[in-house]
Amino acid sequence: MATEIYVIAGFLGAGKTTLIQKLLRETFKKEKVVLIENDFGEISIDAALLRSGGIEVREINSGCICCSLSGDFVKALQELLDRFHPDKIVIEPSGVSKLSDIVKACSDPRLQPLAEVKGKITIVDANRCALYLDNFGEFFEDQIRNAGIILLSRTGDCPEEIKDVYKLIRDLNTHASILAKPWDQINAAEILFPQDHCHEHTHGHEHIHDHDCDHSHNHSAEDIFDTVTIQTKRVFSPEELKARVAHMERITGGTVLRAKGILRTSGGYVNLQYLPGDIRITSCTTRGNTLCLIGRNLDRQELAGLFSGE
Ligand SMILES: Nc1nc2c(ncn2[C@@H]2O[C@H](COP(=O)(O)OP(=O)(O)OP(=O)(O)O)[C@@H](O)[C@H]2O)c(=O)[nH]1
Repeated sequence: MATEIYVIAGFLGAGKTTLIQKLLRETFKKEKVVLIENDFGEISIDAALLRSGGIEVREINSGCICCSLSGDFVKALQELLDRFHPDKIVIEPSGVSKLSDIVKACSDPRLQPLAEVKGKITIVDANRCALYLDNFGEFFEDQIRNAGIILLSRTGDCPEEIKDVYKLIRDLNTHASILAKPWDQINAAEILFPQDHCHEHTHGHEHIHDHDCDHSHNHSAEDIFDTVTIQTKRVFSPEELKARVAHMERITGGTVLRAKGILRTSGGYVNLQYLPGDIRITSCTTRGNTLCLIGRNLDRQELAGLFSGE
């Protein structure tokens, strides 16, 4: 039987890793799964966190999956299939990838007898959908247009705006199932196989819209977004770390759109997750000393000074 490929797309911080953890817990727990992580930093924070759950994780950390590997992506997938014979391959592209590129690469005829794209799921942060469409439409629209299933996240933060978000999505994609239920009230199987769109899953790989992968988009992603990876020996108190992250919002050099890291504090290791206006610092068992940031016009030195300096 062909290995099923599930692509979990979504803009920065939408909830891709959170959904993958839910899929692994609830639906794929008895299956042999290989996860392909295409994180934006030099070091994949998501891979480190997911690997600690005992899953086989492959990392691709330099730019967009299909461009960084270009022709080799198919080869890499073939090797994975040969080596692990997985039941499922789950791909988490970086938040600034285009879903059409990933699906196109995965639908290469050479892979067809071995593997097949079964799910194209895009997570849309309901709270930030309009903002991201306005500012980063080139990437975000592609993720919405090419999805078979669209799952809203953070619906609890803006319940009265869900109708508007639904309309924004429908204007771009008339065929996808749109799921707006809170995630704790929905089983992962319902997300992968929504009742009303079984057909979509069977033939999900046929709906590829948009452009060819001509490598120009990879450069444009890198032109538009900066990534900064900071490795620090500093051991902050949790309060001080939070204060520095808050200060990050006020620095003069550019805008941080997403930050995440595993850092050591005086209270133990923590998982730091940041989106504008939303800082979360939780203790974690995975060790690390790295913070990855993505944004616009970032000043590396200023940021490194903030997290490494006194
Ligand atoms: N309130 C709320 N928080 C969420 C939801 N989904 C994810 N989060 C939180 O948002 C942060 C980012 O979630 P991730 O799952 O890492 O998002 P991602 O899409 O993998 O992020 P990238 O690193 O940009 O690829 C984490 O702190 C999550 O706990 C949601 O539905 N509601």
